Amino acid sequence: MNITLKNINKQFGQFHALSSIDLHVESGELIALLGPSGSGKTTLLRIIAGLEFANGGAVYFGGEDVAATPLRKRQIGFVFQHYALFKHMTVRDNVSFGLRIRKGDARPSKSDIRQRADELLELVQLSGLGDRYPHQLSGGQRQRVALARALAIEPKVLLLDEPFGALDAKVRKELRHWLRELHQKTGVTTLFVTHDQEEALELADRVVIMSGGKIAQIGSVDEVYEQPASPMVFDFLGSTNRIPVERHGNHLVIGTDKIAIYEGDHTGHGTVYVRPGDLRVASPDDVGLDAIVRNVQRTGPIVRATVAINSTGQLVYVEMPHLHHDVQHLLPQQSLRLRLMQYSVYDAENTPDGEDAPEPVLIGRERLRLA
Ligand SMILES: Nc1ncnc2c1ncn2[C@@H]1O[C@H](COP(=O)(O)OP(=O)(O)OP(=O)(O)O)[C@@H](O)[C@H]1O
Repeated sequence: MNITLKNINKQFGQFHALSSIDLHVESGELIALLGPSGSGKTTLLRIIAGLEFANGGAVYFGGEDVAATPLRKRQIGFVFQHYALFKHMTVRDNVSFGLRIRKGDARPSKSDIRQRADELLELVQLSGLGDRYPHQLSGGQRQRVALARALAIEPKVLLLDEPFGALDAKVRKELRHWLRELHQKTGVTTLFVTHDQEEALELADRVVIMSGGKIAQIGSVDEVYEQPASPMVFDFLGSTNRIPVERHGNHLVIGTDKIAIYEGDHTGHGTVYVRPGDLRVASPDDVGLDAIVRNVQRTGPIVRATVAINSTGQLVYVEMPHLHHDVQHLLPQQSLRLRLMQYSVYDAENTPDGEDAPEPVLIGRERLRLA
């Protein structure tokens, strides 16, 4: 079932929790709503579910306005971060709850209900645990039961609000892979809320990045990562170096040093946004950023270094795979020139942090081909 949101607005008193939200989710898509705390993710999910009403706009399921459709008729499966299972019911009874409370002809027979619950337990890889009680399961297993329970009613839409938020990092990672596979098997249109960018990028077909009650960007994982629509999105998707520069013709300059050549001929202040992993050691005749290595950290497969720009002293973070041939240059006190392999340039020297401050304008974006 596809979902369309048109111009959704939501106010709590004077506070605009959501402003002009437009979104179309294709049938069978897995969408992540990603954004900082308070950006409106949960409110949007609750409006789609029918647990909350918008002050304006419309929600369509399969092209039909659902304003008048009560919650129980929307056929939605939910899983929340702390969606407690019924403690006094076995796992199997928890899973089949939604079927057992159906009335009259809509309720399957007892044996069908049991069979369906056991099939779902198999699907979430918990076969054989149907007779246990929730307190006899791990946190990860409980969330899988919650998912099985949500799927029992054969939902047309699955809404997950930080489903793995309360679990430790390793279990989260395992459940992520598992959820992706589960989605491939069931094909249910799914929206999940997370503030964990890695989770969103790893799981979703498309990512909706929210900020201050608005959609900052919608795109495939590659699009939002490679072409962030704004500095906010840039910052939100991983750490970023912001380096103040001057723009002279098609050169980016710090003091008298040319650090990069880009397509454009603007003049003025600017800020280069470059991710730590998009810096490489340049050869002496390349244009680049002259710096000295301050410290180096090896953390498994990644080598992280902090370097100081020669002309300004600004600290810049660099990351490389540990087997990369450039890693040999990352030694404390080593002078080097760094090549900006991929970066964006914005017009303002400093990014204003105030909510109503204008967003800096993108001037250019470069991606150098690896030799
Ligand atoms: N019932 C309510 N009454 C008043 N304000 C509310 C209510 N529900 C949410 N808000 C406010 O609306 C904003 C958006 O909240 P929401 O829970 O949607 O954010 P979120 O992006 O899901 O955040 P988090 O990641 O922290 O869960 C917040 O500033 C919140 O304080």
